[in-house]
Amino acid sequence: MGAVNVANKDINVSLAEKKPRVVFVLGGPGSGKGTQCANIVEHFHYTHLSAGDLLRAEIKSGSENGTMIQNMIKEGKIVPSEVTIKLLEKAMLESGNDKFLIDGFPRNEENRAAFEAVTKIEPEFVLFFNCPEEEMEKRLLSRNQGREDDNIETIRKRFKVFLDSSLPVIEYYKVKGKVREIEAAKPIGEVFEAVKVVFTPKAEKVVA
Ligand SMILES: Nc1ncnc2c1ncn2[C@@H]1O[C@H](COP(=O)(O)OP(=O)(O)O)[C@@H](O)[C@H]1O
Ligand SMILES: Nc1ccn([C@@H]2O[C@H](COP(=O)(O)OP(=O)(O)O)[C@@H](O)[C@H]2O)c(=O)n1
Ligand SMILES: [Mg+2]
Repeated sequence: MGAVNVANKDINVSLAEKKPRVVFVLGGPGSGKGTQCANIVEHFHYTHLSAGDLLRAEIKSGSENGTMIQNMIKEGKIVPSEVTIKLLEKAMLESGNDKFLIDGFPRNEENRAAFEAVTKIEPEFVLFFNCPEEEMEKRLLSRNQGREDDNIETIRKRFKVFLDSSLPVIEYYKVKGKVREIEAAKPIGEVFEAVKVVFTPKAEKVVA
């Protein structure tokens, strides 16, 4: 029945052969990753894969991992890489596209190293939405998507996980010259103007 039921080994081989282009989209909770990814999809024809959305869909599907995932999300903790990577791989294969925005992943060193080891994919670059906590907190508290983790107690835990575990991943890619940093505490349209510059090929940026 298609990619969903094939063995992981086959999924890995198949992905490695396809050599998809990947951009990691990172930033604190509420920095605007999902919002900007929707704009990028429209203009640049990437497929958007949000690790958080895939994990929430997995809970809804009644999977055997559902309760574990739900508990981790409620606590703002990072789900073991094995689970998240499997979901990302399936979604990549099923999409049929060859370029992806992977949003909210890798969120820690374990995520990063495991994805690289399993898929052999290196990101083209990392889009990093830099936003002050105060602004992110305000946005999360008015997001109104009925998410169990958008309450002040879990938000504080997520901010701590971001600082302790996710920022070091961004630092890792900074050293490699792969981070494209965007000031995210501006209106959505202004943030997207800066994003567009990152995605527009260099030759097209030159003004005659
Ligand atoms: N630049 C912005 N200015 C104000 N609000 C924003 C901006 N970008 C996103 N939002 C709002 O903030 C909330 C969080 O945005 P979202 O894209 O879900 O962030 P993330 O995926 O990084 O958590 C949403 O309600 C969204 O509509
Ligand atoms: N790579 C990831 C991404 C998300 N998650 C979990 O999913 C939650 C929500 O992630 P998300 O990316 O949807 O959250 P936002 O940053 O968009 O607000 C995180 O706080 C983690 O508990 C994870 O465990 N591993
Ligand atoms: Mg999001």
